[in-house]
Amino acid sequence: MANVKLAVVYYSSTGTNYQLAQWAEEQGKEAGAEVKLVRIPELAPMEAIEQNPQWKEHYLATKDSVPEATINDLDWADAVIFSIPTRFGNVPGQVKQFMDQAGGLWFQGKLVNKVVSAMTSAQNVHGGQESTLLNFYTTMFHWGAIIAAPGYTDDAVFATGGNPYGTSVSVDGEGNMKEDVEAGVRHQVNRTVDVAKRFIN
Ligand SMILES: Cc1cc2nc3c(=O)[nH]c(=O)nc-3n(C[C@H](O)[C@H](O)[C@H](O)COP(=O)(O)O)c2cc1C
Repeated sequence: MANVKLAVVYYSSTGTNYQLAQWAEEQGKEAGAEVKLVRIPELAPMEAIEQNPQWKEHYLATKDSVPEATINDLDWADAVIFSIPTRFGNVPGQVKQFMDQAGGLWFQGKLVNKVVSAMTSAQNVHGGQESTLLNFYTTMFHWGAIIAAPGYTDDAVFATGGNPYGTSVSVDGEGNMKEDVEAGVRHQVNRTVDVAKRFIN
């Protein structure tokens, strides 16, 4: 039986989604997948990044150490876990720009049956976690992807706040996560890999 190829594709300004993505990478390996962790490229100018010390610190810490995502990663993967922060209830521009590069793959039907699942964060508990995931998943419907949302398939989902669309977390002003969502991330990854196995063999 071939191993599931899992891409963990994230964007993060201040580190939250990087942490979620790192847990996902670790769990993907644990679940027996071949895993790539890749970072959606930053598009903001340095003047903007420098306005926020946490953003600057995180940008400098990851810009050379985490490989940049390309659409080849989407082509390569059987399954993709995305982790993206909310921007006014929607996906960050950096993420939209990345996804919009996938038109060629989409046109060739290469995104059909990708098993996908997404995670998010916001500053407020009701700050747009659910709408961000739903807005993001619209693109997945157009791909013909299989969305392996967590639903309420494990107690870990309740512990994260019960978002059935994907693990979500709120962060305080210092960038600390307010809920303990690690188990929820791990469950979401296990479920995504498990669903993907049914499509590749
Ligand atoms: C332009 C912008 C818009 C944002 N909009 C919201 C929002 O509507 N609601 C909210 O709770 N947080 C909002 N946030 C906070 C981010 O979602 C939060 O900083 C992010 O989830 C942290 O993830 P990261 O550390 O991976 O960057 C916004 C942040 C920015 C920069």
